[in-house]
This record gives sequence, C-alpha cells and structure tokens, in this order.
Amino acid sequence: MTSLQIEGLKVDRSGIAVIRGVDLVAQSGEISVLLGSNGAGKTTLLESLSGIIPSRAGSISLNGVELARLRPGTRAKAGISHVEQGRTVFSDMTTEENLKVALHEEADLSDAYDLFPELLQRRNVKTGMLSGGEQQMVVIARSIVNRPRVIMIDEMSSGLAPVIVNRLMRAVRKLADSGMAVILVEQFASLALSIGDRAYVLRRGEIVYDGGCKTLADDPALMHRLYLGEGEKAAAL
Ligand SMILES: Nc1ncnc2c1ncn2[C@@H]1O[C@H](COP(=O)(O)OP(=O)(O)OP(=O)(O)O)[C@@H](O)[C@H]1O
Repeated sequence: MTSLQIEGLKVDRSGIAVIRGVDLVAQSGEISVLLGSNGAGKTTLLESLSGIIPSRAGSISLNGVELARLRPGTRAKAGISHVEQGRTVFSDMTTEENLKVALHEEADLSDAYDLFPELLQRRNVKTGMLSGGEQQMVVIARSIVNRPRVIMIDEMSSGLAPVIVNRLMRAVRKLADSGMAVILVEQFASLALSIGDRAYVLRRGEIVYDGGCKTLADDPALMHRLYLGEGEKAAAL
C-alpha cells in the first residue's frame, strides 16, 4: 500500500508565499482530485512534490521515507511521477521512441500499451503528427512505464474534446484501480469528481476542503463558496 503524506508544506515563488501550510494524503488505489481557481497554487504544489521547485517548510513522505530535501531524479526513482501541463512530446520522434526515452532497463512498454491500445497502432508515427488527445496519451503512458507508486497529472484535459477527456478519465481510473495513488489537477471539476475518491480544494495556497468527491459534487453551492472564498472553511474539514 502506497501512501504519500504531505504535512505543513510551504512553498514560495519569487519570495511570495504560494503554498501556505498544506496537509494532503494520497493513497494507493485512490484518485485525489485537487481543485481550485486560477492561481490558487495547484501547479506549484505538484511541482514542489516532484522537486522541480523547492519547498520552504514541511514534510513530503512516501511510505515513511522523507522526500522533501531530495532531488527530482531521486524522488522519481522513489516512485513519484509527474505529468506536467502542456503535453510535451518529442515531436520528431515516433510514439514508441517517446515512450522508450523514459524506460529503465528492467521495464518494458506493455503497461503503456495496455493502458492505451490506441498508441500501439500509432507506435511508428511521429508524435508531432498525433492529435492533442493522442499526445496526452503518450505523455501519460510515458510517465507510467517504470511503474511509479504515485502519479500526479496536471490539467490533462485542457483544450481537448469531451469524448477524449472521458477516455483519458477512464484511463486515470484504471491507474488508480491498478494500485497507484493518483493526484489529479483538473479544470473540469464535475468530471474529475465523478471518477475521484477524495477531493481537496486549494484557495490562495491553503486547503479549504478535504473530503469525499461525492459530497462536493452533490453540493454545487458549497463548491461555489469554496472557490469564491465566501464564509469560513468547509464543515468537512
Ligand atoms: N515561475 C513563477 N514565478 C513567480 N510566481 C509564480 C510562478 N509561477 C506561478 N507563480 C504564481 O504562483 C501562484 C500560483 O500559481 P499556480 O500556477 O501554481 O496556480 P494554479 O492553481 O496551478 O493556477 P492555474 O489553474 O492558473 O494553472 C500565482 O499567483 C502565480 O502568479
């Protein structure tokens, strides 16, 4: 069982406190949906967990091993995988070459093609020629070839058609069901909540909701208050 435990995390950007004491738990087999309005700090939080940017205080512990002071590569080896915003593929390389770039010697591409059989048919196509949805599949597939324990996915749906977003969401659910701990940052809140287990809402660098996805999905007024910042912290906290 994997458990990523974050306690009292603080992250600054250009000297400004962006993450201001976040507690969060991501469990094996679960999708933790991280929501919040633009600029709330969602991307910054993921970047501090994978080590792209340093944290100022707090703990990031994976199955009891403290990661907060380790380099990004060491955190990746420990099992943290980060799908960043922007679908960065090597566009002059084929699908298969893009997947192999990430591959450790002992791993193979079977998990990637099991998750997205669509990519098998496109394996010899240069990724620059793929659709946005297929490129997103490549990026997610590339991030799981070494069997991470935790996968963090930032805004995978941005600019994609609903039918593709649904396909990607099903794949993310499958990853969690296979035993990974998933942290999903999404603009499509209702869709993410429909496949997620636990939800967190971040507002100005603080968690203002920590509870069930269904509770939040069933209460649009609560969601509205949490996003806009009216009233006090949610009762579910
Ligand atoms: N490289 C940077 N240098 C300085 N400040 C930054 C940098 N990147 C982001 N910020 C600031 O940090 C805050 C949080 O930004 P972040 O991108 O983490 O939020 P977000 O919740 O992911 O928003 P979005 O949904 O717009 O991506 C914002 O105030 C933003 O202006």
